[in-house]
Amino acid sequence: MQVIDTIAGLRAAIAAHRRAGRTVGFVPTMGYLHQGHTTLVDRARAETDVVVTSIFVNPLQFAPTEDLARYPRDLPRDCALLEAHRCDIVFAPAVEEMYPRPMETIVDVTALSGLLEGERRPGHFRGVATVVAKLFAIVQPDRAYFGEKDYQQLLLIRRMVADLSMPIAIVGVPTVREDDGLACSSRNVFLGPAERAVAVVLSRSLADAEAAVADGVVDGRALERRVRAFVEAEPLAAPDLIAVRDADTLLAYDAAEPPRAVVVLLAVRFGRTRLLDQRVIPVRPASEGARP
Ligand SMILES: Nc1ncnc2c1ncn2[C@@H]1O[C@H](COP(=O)(O)OP(=O)(O)OP(=O)(O)O)[C@@H](O)[C@H]1O
Ligand SMILES: CC(C)(CO)[C@@H](O)C(=O)[O-]
Ligand code: BAL
Repeated sequence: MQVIDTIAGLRAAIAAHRRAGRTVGFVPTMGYLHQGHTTLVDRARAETDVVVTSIFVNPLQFAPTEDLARYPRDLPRDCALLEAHRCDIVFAPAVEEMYPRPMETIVDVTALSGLLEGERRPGHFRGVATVVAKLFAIVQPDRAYFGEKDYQQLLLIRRMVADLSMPIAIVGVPTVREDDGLACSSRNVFLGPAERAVAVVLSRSLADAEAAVADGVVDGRALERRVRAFVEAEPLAAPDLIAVRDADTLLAYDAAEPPRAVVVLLAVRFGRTRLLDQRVIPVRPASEGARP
């Protein structure tokens, strides 16, 4: 496995593989890797000839008040894990290599950037779209792998690639979870023991929403109220975002004409740690009726 920290070095390494006719799979990350990330790498390993993983904590996507300085980092540990998962190339540039001067060129997926998580983290998705577009220009992968856990991010990247005609297949990978159902996240390391014990409320509230949909509840506001009550029953959980939307557009929908599937999106604070989770729930056509 090669570990490369310059754009020129990475381009040279990938060019050699391209000349040999190999396909390239790309997994962008911010490091401090866990089983969610390695599942993306395994998928890329299975589907492409050369696997490139980037590790870059992108300052552009953090607001000044957010946890950039505190974001966990451990490159040697990440490299050992990636080697074990047969990654071929790790790209771990310094901030100065990626942004040698202030960026004048910004990618903004306008409507999707401003909704939901984008409303709560102003500028966040502009930072994500800009760095991912830059990484795509550097790596030029055939396929790129993203987790469904960051659901709005996944839709935004799909839209960016479609709008800008980037010849890259975007692969969404289901959320990988700990044994109790908590979604794997680099930020889980910040949870104290009591917070860690109760964080399972996220996945349980999603299971409860799924059961409600199966029982015929499709109204987005009713589902939101139900999920909120479930989460708020846990005193250590402070919801920041609870939304039930059309899974394809992220827009609110009319319960009389429900979409093909809804998505429940959660961002919940446990102390200083803000965790995301989500679930896409298919909606049965109204003609099938509710369960007796
Ligand atoms: N539990 C998971 N299952 C599947 N994919 C995941 C999971 N967690 C993160 N990913 C994906 O890994 C990629 C890199 O994510 P990132 O490095 O931000 O990790 P993270 O654990 O989401 O960190 P944090 O949640 O603390 O921001 C993204 O595409 C993300 O959706
Ligand atoms: C896609 C990404 C690597 C861009 O910095 C980041 O937002 C992430 O880790 O999800
Ligand atoms: N996984 C999303 C990256 C962030 O929280 O900035």
